[in-house]
Amino acid sequence: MSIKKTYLNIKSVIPSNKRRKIKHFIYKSILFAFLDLISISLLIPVIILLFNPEKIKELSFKYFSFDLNISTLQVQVFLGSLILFYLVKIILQTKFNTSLYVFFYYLSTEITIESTNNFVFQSYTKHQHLNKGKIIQDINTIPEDFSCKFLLSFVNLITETIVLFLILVVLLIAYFKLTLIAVLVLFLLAVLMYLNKKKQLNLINSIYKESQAKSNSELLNILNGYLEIRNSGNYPIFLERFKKEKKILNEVTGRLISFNSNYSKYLEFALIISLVLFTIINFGNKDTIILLTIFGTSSLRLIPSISKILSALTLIKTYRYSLDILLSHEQNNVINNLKINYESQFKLENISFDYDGNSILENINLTIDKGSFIGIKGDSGIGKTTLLYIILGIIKPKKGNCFIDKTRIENYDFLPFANYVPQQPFLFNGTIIENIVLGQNPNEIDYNYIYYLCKKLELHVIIGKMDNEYETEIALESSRLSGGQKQRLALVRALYTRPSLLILDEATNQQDKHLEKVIFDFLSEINQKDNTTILSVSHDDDNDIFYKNIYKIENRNLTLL
Ligand SMILES: Nc1ncnc2c1ncn2[C@@H]1O[C@H](COP(=O)(O)OP(=O)(O)OP(=O)(O)O)[C@@H](O)[C@H]1O
Repeated sequence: MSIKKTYLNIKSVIPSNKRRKIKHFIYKSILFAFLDLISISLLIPVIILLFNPEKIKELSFKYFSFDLNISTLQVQVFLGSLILFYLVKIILQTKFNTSLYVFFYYLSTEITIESTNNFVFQSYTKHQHLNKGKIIQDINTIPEDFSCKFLLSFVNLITETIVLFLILVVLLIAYFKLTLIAVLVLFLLAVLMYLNKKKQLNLINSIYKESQAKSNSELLNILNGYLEIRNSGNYPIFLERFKKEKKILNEVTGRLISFNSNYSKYLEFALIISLVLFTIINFGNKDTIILLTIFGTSSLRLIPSISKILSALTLIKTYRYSLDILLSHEQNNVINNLKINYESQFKLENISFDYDGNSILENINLTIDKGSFIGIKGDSGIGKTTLLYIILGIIKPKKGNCFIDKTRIENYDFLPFANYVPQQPFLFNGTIIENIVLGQNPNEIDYNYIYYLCKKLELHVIIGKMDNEYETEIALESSRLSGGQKQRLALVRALYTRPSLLILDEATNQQDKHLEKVIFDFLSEINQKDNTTILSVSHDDDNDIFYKNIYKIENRNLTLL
């Protein structure tokens, strides 16, 4: 891929409001590089002064044509200023460094948020096909790898190359032949090092691309399938699979870290070679002390610079995959919030739907009048949930139209006046109250209504017996609540929003007969008292007496019974 294309690709995945800041960091890094150069050049007279004070006089006369008479006081003032200069430089540089790293980690948070949005707002059918391990990698790992490793390495590469270039230009002007030899030795060694590692870096890049998602998936299998795996006695097999992926990942990470620390060893070697060559070429020259001082102090900055360039190249090559993955993400930023109320009728007209050509529903017509209580029945796998998802806007019909109070609606992502209880409701990590109010501002929580709903659904006493009552933490996949209790809590959650349209997908299938009747009595009550429209899906006949209309899905059609 060309440099221009790579630049444009990188630009496209950085949020536009952050691009300018990155340029500022590059400019500031270059500025600090100049400060480094000045600080190095200030060291040269100090070292010469240390070894041969007479030399300073000689040089000032030779190059600036004046007789320098250095007093002890002058030396002390100069050394004091030098320390002060270094102190200021170090304070500024450390502050800058901190802001640089904080910024790139902050940028990774921004990209993580963008990736989360893309994931949440993508089409439901695509979402169903995604591998959770890969999603965790894409959201949690990729943005950090991209921002803090790949992109930051680019910034380091640019600034360090400029530093290197500046030092070399100065050295070439002063000592052309010697610098040229040093450059050739260093360059040759650097290229050899890089070529030697190139193949391995490509391998690490591809392992990172695949293995992180795989190890996440294996871990999720263990966590989510904990009961099944333990009871089957097959835990060692799953653990071995997880270990295998984790081992591959950790091994290559170890290699990668060793590359970077090994570079300094190679550079040490290059330095020795250069020193030997200098001595050979410059043997007997009385200015050797100046020469060594200049090259010695330059290498104080030169060696870290080359080392940083090499490790930047390594990281760019290794974490290149993060750019590729971010580029492959679809942008799904907007959720289509339908701003419409439901006054009298919700209507589906000639709706058809298929999953990848496999027809599920054909020419479905359904009118949901405000205040109705509708039952939808049908065998398992016939398309009941699919129909509910079409009504909710979660999936788009392939054919047909939806109307609310005679207004045609299309491409909506959710119905603001509806709430839905799925077959397997999800409980979040958090307290019982948090699970009911889902992020509502604590000052606005209507506790009385929550207590009322929980009493009606026979949860209040159960919650009252818990350690912290409504503030009790119920962890993810909590076993503190039975399946039926979880379902009733999910019903409270949906009812708490006082929806005009309540959609239930076999929402009582884990209740006993008594509780199922309690729930349906209460649903009938709110249907009549609050005019709440209720649409309930089930495949048994137990609650038929509560429905005002019953429909059945059969042979891809919907018929009124
Ligand atoms: N993402 C998908 N891709 C392909 N086929 C799917 C997808 N989701 C569901 N299906 C298929 O569509 C059919 C209808 O599924 P749906 O979940 O709507 O059935 P259901 O009537 O609600 O079943 P149940 O009563 O068992 O919950 C099923 O045969 C199912 O296998």
